[in-house]
Amino acid sequence: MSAEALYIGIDLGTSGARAAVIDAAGTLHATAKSAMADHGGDHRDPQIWWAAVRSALAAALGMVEARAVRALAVDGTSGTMVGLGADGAVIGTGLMYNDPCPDPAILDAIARHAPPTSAAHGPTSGAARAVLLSRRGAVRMAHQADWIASRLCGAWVSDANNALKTGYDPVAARWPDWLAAAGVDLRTLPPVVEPGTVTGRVTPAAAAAFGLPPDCRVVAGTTDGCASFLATGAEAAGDGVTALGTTLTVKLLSDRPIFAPEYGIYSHRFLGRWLAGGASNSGGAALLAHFTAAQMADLSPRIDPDQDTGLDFYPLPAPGERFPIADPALPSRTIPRPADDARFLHALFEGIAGIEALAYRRLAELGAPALTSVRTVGGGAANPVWTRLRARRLGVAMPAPRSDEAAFGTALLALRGAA
Ligand SMILES: Nc1ncnc2c1ncn2[C@@H]1O[C@H](COP(=O)(O)OP(=O)(O)O)[C@@H](O)[C@H]1O
Ligand SMILES: O=C(CO)[C@H](O)[C@H](O)COP(=O)(O)O
Repeated sequence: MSAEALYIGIDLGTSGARAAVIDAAGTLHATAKSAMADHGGDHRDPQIWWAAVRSALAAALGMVEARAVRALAVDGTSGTMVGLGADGAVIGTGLMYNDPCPDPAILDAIARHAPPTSAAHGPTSGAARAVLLSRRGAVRMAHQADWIASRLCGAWVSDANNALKTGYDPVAARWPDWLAAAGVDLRTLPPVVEPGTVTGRVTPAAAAAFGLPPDCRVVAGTTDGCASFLATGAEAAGDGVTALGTTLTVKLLSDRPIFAPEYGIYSHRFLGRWLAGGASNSGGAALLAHFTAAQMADLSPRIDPDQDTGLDFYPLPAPGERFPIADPALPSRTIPRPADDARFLHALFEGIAGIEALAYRRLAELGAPALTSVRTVGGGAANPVWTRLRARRLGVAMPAPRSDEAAFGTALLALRGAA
């Protein structure tokens, strides 16, 4: 009897790689992770990304029947890029998703030529990274997920989600002409397909290294943010997902795209629909500026989430906000600080809940479907007091996510692609 078919998702996050193995019913069979710090630690070095992926993938495959794997897909941090030479070898280190462009002239050119709705605007523009990589001598560039997938299947191809912040137009489904006018050499940009499209099969070398079957398919992946959304099980227009990690990100499944750079809002084309949303600088880092995780756990039971403090905070880890208010100078507002620490934490939770509610409101004002549910992932999701407080403000159902692992979402993408 042949072994049950399996599908693998590989997630490359900020600090390391994870792999998740599922079957055709979406049941999880194995997960494994590997920290970049265990491989030398330079999170900009693509060889470190690959070492972390290799180790997580090998560990996950060690727990299952590797020869039963039918397909795999990769997600990566959105906007992280690497330059490649004529021989396909990596040139230098990667440019990370949050590395600001050091040359204002590049950003000016993008600002002049990109349509106002493009996701390529701003100091961390992916299009600016493409120009910087060309200056380093790159003749091709790859997003982080594309490059990892290319290690496994040899193809140079990207997906519409990873390409979005580099300037890809997901509505027209092409690299737009304005990129050339802004200084990007279009020949250096990879071909782009929809996430979930089969892009090839594993190379003989990858099959041998990991014990995969030679006909194992490689499926175009996505960004870590979109993968996290898919993992939660949210699937209807109006379903929202909030990630309460270091930052606060909000995504809403929509039947139409919403682009509003003036509020930091962009939309990913995703499985025939749109994932509209953005990322706020508020979130866990703004909490850690005042309390440790242990202190938050100790203080939270003293907070009554059904009462309001009457304080109006906008907690940020440093001045500057991206979404739902885009203002690079927006100051953090956490005064007057109550003498009681539990009351202070209560007001911080309320402030972040207010930003989250404003984020969903903005999306609705701009034409997104009405919010019907919010699933939550990230470190803050485990705090029941905060969840209750948020539920009062959001006023919608807050179902538990099916999974909060981006790798699981990417495994679902591999499954869809192979079906
Ligand atoms: N008890 C708690 N209540 C609320 N938030 C918490 C608690 N413990 C930790 N956090 C927050 O969780 C965040 C980490 O979440 P995580 O999803 O691991 O972040 P990352 O974005 O780095 O993956 C921290 O920034 C911290 O503020
Ligand atoms: O900050 C990030 C790094 O973990 C994420 O990549 C980003 O917030 C998600 O972006 P996208 O909405 O394009 O998936």
